[in-house]
Amino acid sequence: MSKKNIKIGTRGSKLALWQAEQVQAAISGAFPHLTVEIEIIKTKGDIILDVALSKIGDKGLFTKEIETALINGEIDLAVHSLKDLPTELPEGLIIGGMLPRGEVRDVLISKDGRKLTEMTENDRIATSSLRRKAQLLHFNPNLTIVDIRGNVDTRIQKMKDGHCDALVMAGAGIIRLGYEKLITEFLDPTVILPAVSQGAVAIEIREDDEFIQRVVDAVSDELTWQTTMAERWLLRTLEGGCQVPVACYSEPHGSQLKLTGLVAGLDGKTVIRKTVDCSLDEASEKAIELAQAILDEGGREILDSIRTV
Ligand SMILES: NCc1[nH]cc(CCC(=O)O)c1CC(=O)O
Repeated sequence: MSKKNIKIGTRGSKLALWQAEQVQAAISGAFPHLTVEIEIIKTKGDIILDVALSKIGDKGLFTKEIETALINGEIDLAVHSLKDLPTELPEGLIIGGMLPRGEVRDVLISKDGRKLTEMTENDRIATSSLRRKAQLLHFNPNLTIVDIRGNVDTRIQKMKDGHCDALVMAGAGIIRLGYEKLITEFLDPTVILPAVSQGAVAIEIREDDEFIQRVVDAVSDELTWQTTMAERWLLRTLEGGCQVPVACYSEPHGSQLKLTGLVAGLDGKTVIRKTVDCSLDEASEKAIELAQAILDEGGREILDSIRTV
């Protein structure tokens, strides 16, 4: 079946809209005869703004309502930050494709331009991510980490209002909103390993929609698919979500990949970090093995203790 109008579902945040517009432009460019519309859908994560993310503990906090609309046929594809998409999707939905990956690293934005090495115990560094918190504390146990919620603009405003002295956020989000100038420092993955599939934009579709699959194939990036899928296999093997300090980055070098995975204790004292080199086509298999090695070398113990809190 073919159609002339395609509806993209997305959250309404500036970042989500930017990402949906990228997909819209890519599809319109490849298929000029198609009309591509964007429909904004509110998710639970957009509504509950006063609770720490790690305390809500819901998988799919930013995706569920959009996925329901997709299943019901109200939209034809959904655009998400791949990072926010749980490794198990609802029955009938698949990731149809991905745009080329953007900036992978986390960044530091400090009020007065000081870098991470210059931060002291008197500075409050804000993040709501257990992954960032644990790695920051591992880097420097004297740091003071405070919680923060809200979209990128809200966080920057909160820092200006005195809530904190520095922010750690995904570089991709900052750059996409045009705030690159605010970045004090790109945090090297050897210091803060990024979240699984950070910087990638996913296009979710109905499994049986062959027409939309063909449309998405035309705009999807193969290297991004291979690298981020390997990272998602690691996450899935660890049974991690965004509520546990798990990180993974698969860095391409030609046809080779350097896969790094990490599990950290909440206080950052224990960090289990392992790396493996492999070829692109064995990435997912190696990512699963890497996750198993991390579990065996203390990762299981850490994750069990976090889950029973
Ligand atoms: N958790 C929220 C979220 N989901 C996707 C991004 C930015 C884009 C990306 O990381 O791919 C962010 C903001 C952040 O982590 O600072």
